[in-house]
Amino acid sequence: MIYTLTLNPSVDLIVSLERFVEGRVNLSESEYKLPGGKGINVSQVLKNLGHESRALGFVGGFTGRFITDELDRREVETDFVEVEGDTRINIKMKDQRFESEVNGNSPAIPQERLEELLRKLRELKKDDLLIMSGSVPKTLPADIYRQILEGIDNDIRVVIDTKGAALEEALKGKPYLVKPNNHELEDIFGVRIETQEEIVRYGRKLLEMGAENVVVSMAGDGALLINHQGTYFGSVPKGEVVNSVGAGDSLVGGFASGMAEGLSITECFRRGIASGSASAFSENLCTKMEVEELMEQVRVEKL
Ligand SMILES: Nc1ncnc2c1ncn2[C@@H]1O[C@H](COP(=O)(O)OP(=O)(O)OP(=O)(O)O)[C@@H](O)[C@H]1O
Ligand SMILES: O=P(O)(O)OC[C@@]1(O)O[C@H](CO)[C@@H](O)[C@@H]1O
Repeated sequence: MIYTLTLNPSVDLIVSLERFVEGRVNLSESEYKLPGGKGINVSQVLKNLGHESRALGFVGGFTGRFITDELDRREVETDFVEVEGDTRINIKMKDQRFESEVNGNSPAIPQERLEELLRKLRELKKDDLLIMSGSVPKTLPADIYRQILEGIDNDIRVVIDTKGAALEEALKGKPYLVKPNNHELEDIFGVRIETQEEIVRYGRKLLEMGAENVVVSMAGDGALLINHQGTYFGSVPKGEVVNSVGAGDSLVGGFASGMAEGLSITECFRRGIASGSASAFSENLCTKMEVEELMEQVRVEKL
C-alpha cells in the first residue's frame, strides 16, 4: 500500500487577475478552490497515474471538510485525524508578471491527536511505501519526520519532500529519497549556489547526512538524481508554464508511481520529471496521458 502524509494540508485558493496593484482593491478575474498540501497532491497524482494510496494527516473545520469531500469525490482514499481548528487556506495568486503565494498557519495539533496519527503510522507494514511531504505545523516538533522514521518498520521505503530544519532532522532517520529544490538546498547550507557542480556537491552532502537518494529539482533547468552509484542529470521538456503549484509534488508522485511498479531508479526519475512538467504545463495536476506524451522528451544521462 502507498501512504501519503500531509501534516499541514490546505485549501488552495487559486486567484487570477490581470495585474495586482499593491495597496489597492484588486478584482480577481477568476478563482477556484482545490484540496491542497503536498502529500495530498501526491495522492492525487498517484490516482491520476493509476495507483491507489491512502492520504494521512490532520484536517479540521469547514476547510478540512472541503478537503475530505473533494478527495472522496476524486476517489482518493483518506484516513485523516481530525483537529479542532480550521485547516489553513493558502492563496496562490497569478497575474501577467508573477505567481505569488500567501500560505496560512496550521491549526494547533494537540498531543493526543499526534499520538493517534503515530498509531496509524505504526500499522504500516514492510513493503509499504510512505511519502511524507510539506511543512510541519508550528505546534509539532521540528524533528517529527525523524521520529516517524524511527517508529516504523525499517523495510518501509520513505520519501520525504520538506525543507529547512524538518529536512535536516529527517535525514537522520535515513529516508530512501529526499527531494529539495535548488533553493531549499541553499537554505539548508546557508550558501548561494551558482553552478550545477555546486548543486551536486551540496546534494552529495545530503547523502552523507543520511539520505539514500537525493533528487534536486531546478524548475525549468532540469533535475539531478544523486546516490552512491553516481549522479544523473534529467532534462525537462519544453513548454509554457501555466500553473507551477504542485509541480514538485507531481515529480514526487510520478517517481513514487515508478517505485510501486518496480521500475529502475533512473526510470522513476524520468517519470517524475515528466509528471512535474505535465503539471506545470496545465491548470491542474498531471494526467496519465499528459505524462506519457512528455516522457520521450526527458533524457537522463550519467554525469
Ligand atoms: N519552467 C518549467 N519547465 C518545464 N518543467 C518545469 C518547469 N518548472 C517546473 N517544472 C517541472 O516541475 C518539476 C519540479 O519543479 P520545481 O523545481 O519548481 O519544484 P518545486 O520547487 O518543488 O515545485 P513547487 O512549485 O511545487 O513547490 C521540475 O523537475 C520539472 O519537471
Ligand atoms: O507550506 P507547505 O506545506 O510547504 O506547502 C503547501 C503548499 O504550498 O504546497 C502545495 C504545492 O506544492 C500546495 O498545495 C500547498 O498550498
